[in-house]
Amino acid sequence: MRLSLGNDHAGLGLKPHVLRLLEGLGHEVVDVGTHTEEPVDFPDITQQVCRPVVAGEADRGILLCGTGVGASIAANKVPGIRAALCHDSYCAHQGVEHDDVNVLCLGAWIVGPIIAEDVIRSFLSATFSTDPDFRRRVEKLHAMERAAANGGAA
Ligand SMILES: O=C(CO)[C@H](O)[C@H](O)[C@H](O)COP(=O)(O)O
Repeated sequence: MRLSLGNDHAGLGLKPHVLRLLEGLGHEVVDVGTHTEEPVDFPDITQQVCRPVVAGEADRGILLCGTGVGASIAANKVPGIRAALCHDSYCAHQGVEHDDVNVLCLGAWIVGPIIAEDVIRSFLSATFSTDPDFRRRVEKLHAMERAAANGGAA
């Protein structure tokens, strides 16, 4: 899978573990940074992670910040992104299966490398269900985005 990976300063410590896992699993990873402890704003990193996902240059994205909260808020403002903050493997795979989540957010202050690995493995091994109920609901999310872009409600 082609993956876009990014973190703010608060997520930096978890990244080596995540990178090792992803590369060990054979994924193609583009690490957009940040690469130092110099504070950066999570909305900026989020946009860099999401851009290739929306453009079809990456299949999915992974974002690491302190809690995962800010990154998930920011990512869900990018049209075409369905981001989820998951700190358990059930939500990570169910989010993809039911809701076609394409960006996973993790909080490096909240979970350590072992839980992060478990969550990431679940996220990456899941695929969007063909069940028409789930497809219809995600299509409604797309409709909400289109309506917002046109300045109206869904
Ligand atoms: O957790 C976060 C947002 O939900 C992010 O990691 C923020 O960058 C976090 O707020 C960082 O805080 P800091 O005091 O700038 O390290």
